[in-house]
Amino acid sequence: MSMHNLTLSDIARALAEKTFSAEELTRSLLGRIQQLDPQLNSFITVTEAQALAQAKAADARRAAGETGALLGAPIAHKDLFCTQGVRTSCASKMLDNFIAPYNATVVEKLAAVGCVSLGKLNMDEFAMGSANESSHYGPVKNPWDLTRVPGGSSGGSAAAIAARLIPAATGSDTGGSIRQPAALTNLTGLKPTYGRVSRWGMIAYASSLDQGGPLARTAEDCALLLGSMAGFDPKDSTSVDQPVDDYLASLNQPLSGLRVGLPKEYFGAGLDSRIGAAILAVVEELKKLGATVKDISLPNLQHAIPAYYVIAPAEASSNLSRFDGVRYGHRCDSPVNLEDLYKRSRAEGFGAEVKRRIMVGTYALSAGYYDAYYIKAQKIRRLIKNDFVSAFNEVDVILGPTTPNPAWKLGEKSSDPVAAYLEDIYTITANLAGIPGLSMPAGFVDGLPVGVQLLAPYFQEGRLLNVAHQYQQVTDWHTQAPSGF
Ligand SMILES: NC(=O)C[C@H](N)C(=O)O
Repeated sequence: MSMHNLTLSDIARALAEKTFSAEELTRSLLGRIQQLDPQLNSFITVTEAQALAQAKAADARRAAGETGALLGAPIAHKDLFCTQGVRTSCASKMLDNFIAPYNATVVEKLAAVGCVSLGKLNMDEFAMGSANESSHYGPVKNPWDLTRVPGGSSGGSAAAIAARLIPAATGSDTGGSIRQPAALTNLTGLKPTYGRVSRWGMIAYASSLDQGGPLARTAEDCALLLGSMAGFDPKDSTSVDQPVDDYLASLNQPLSGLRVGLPKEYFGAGLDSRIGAAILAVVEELKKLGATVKDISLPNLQHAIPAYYVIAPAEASSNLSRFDGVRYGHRCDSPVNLEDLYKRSRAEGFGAEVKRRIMVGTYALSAGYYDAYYIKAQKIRRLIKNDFVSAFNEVDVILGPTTPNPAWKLGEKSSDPVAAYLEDIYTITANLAGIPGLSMPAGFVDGLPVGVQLLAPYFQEGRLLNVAHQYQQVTDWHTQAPSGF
């Protein structure tokens, strides 16, 4: 099997057995990126020299007797993780000239275990979007059909892995940004419990919802990566001081007796019936593995999108106020006074979707509207959390579709933002409640990937990875590659 088709776990074995070196692997993938990425636009920045230096260092560490599974493993980072000395743009003109002076904790942790970063991945501007069309650097194409979107906002991460340019990557998920692109490109992606992975150095969008996590082709690879990304970080006051589970160790537990909940609201109007059928086929497979199935209800699902699209823009309007043309970021030419500097720098630096959300958020937080919108949305958030808490009294995992539709055509929803927001219907509740969620491949509809989502109680990432891994032992959807890549 050629190097680019190997999973992270295969690579770990091959590096340990000295089948090839980290440097050989890095050179081969850099060549593939150069050759194939012009079709996809998944990378914003390729850090060739740095990658080769990291690969050589990993080879030297291995030669000196070190054995870590990720020593020499190639990855890339979504371009909202700060990388010291390397542009960190958040796919915005605003930060096109921003060279981060430090590494995000996630970047630091993965570098410490020997991961080789090949560069920075395209995304929706400031992570706002579900199609990766709002990037200042242009849209990302879906390797399964180059006329379609890869999902967003971690669309570059998803496209690069699906096209076998890299075996795994980091992403972030505020309302579905890891799980939805994973679903649309046939990958496995995990949004951890809020607070499981440090947000330090991850450029903030909506701070009470944002969470970093892994995207890869298999649950096993997500387990490998999450094990090194997760953990308490004193630099992030929302990171939780709780030991990190051994995710690899939990993969092989049998599923006998696992109680799977199917929320009736996840199978209602708006769901493509072919996706619904694929999801029910997953349920049958899990039953064969010993799971029992129970119908459940998450009655407040219908309120999730309105609540999210108040809370997320409100937090964004506050977080993005720092980009003013003074402290860092884009600055307009020849300002006549300070107000002109702020206005034009922000008007020129932000794209349309980001401006829309800043305006929505500022409105929602303004005097007189705060109680009507923001407080009400927070109350809905609590109800959604309570729905999950009571559901998890009866079941171990909740299962449903990740998205209501497969990947849509580039441009199809760009003039109708609400149509794109509706694609997040099944994913955003996990962010509002803070629980972990995973999407994995569940088949195809007209040649386009379908994702199944699994949700679990707080800090049960190991359970999600266990269920996904067991499913991937008896199915081969996750091994399918798009033609041409
Ligand atoms: N950032 C995310 O998780 C994506 C979500 N579609 C949003 O635009 O907010």
